[in-house]
Amino acid sequence: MALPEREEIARLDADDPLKGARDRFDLPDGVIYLDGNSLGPPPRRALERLEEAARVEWGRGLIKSWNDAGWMDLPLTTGAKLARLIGADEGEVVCADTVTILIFKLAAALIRTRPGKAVAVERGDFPTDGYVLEGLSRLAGCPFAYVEPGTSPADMNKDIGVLVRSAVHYKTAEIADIARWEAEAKQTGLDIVWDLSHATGLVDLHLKRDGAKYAVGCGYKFLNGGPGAPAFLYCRSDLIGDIDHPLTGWLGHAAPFDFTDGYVPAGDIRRFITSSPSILAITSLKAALEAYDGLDLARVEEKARRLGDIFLQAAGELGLATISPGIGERRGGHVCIRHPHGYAVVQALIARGIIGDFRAPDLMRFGFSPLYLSYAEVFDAALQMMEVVETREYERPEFNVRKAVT
Ligand SMILES: Cc1ncc(COP(=O)(O)O)c(C=O)c1O
Ligand SMILES: Nc1c(O)cccc1C(=O)C[C@H](N)C(=O)O
Repeated sequence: MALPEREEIARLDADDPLKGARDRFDLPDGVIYLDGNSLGPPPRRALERLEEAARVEWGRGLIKSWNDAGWMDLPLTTGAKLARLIGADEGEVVCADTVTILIFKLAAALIRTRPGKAVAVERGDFPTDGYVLEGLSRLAGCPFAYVEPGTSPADMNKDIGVLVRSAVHYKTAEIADIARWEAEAKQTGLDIVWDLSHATGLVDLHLKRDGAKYAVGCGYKFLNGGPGAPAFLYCRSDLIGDIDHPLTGWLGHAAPFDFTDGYVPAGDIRRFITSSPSILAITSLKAALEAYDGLDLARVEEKARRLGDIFLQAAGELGLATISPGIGERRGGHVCIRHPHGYAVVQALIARGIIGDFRAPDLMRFGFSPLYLSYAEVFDAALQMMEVVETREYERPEFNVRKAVT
């Protein structure tokens, strides 16, 4: 399918219900940012709140701010804002730690109730999910297994007790059918921990409606919480009381300021908290979430798909293959396009101000956050990708020097 005409692109921008959201971001001039699926740019509100929280709450309020500035409840109030974006209720989401650590907490608690069963991930899923389960397996003495891609719970080895799976795959951008997987998992007695890292803030998620019990997600990608922003955890309300995770720290205690010996878990979602919340980092994430205020996630997902379609049309004109769902198909917020010199093509584009990333061995990955990207920008970026490929600009030596972070 050929690229649209410029008039069609202008019409899409004129009719875009999300176009006002761009003003909520502080983006550099001369950049078309196609990597918000890895590190979102700063929302203006996050920068304001960081300054205020540091200078006023910390600088003037000092320790009083734990009470007066709502610091103690920040993991929960931020969780409540996240709940709307994933289709959960207030009290089911808490902000803490990192994705990897939260996977450990949930998987360790769940596998403990299933002696002899294995913890598993899909082969080729984001590596940290498997790495942390391997570590858990060594510690807890439970088996660790890989599941072949696409194997649904009905066809899965019945010795698997806990599966961690991405809701949007970090390479292909395929969206998992959460409702179908949970329905099958219910039949087979499998617990699924959804990794929402590439899904939250982009896909129109309805965790409760779809029967999801447990999930974790990342704060620094489409949610724009800042580099290394804290992660979040979802646990369905009726299951919270059964969770006995091993990272029991004082702020998950039912009464931390009683300072008693002996751990008693909080009765609510607070039991997932281990330590002092990283206040400045969570403040940034909570403020960043305001960029989503009033936005319909169904519109967000739809625009991302249309933006991705433009890149896939350009790839089609270049004769390049994609591993992502095709034009018009439902997918996450990025597309991956194959090119034998993909690393160098991405570097050449970065030199032109078009920032995407590269995933080994040959994948050019471009992410499309619908909150701050216009159709015209993505169209221009697609034309520039075509020029870089067609003129072989990527062959220049400076674009073939590998950097540590790709
Ligand atoms: C699917 C997925 N899970 C987990 C992570 C890592 O999360 P963290 O660095 O918070 O442990 C990432 C990206 O870094 C990811 O893409
Ligand atoms: N978290 C990252 C980092 O600290 C440095 C570079 C990249 C990242 C990422 O988030 C990678 C990302 N999860 C991915 O999907 O590839």
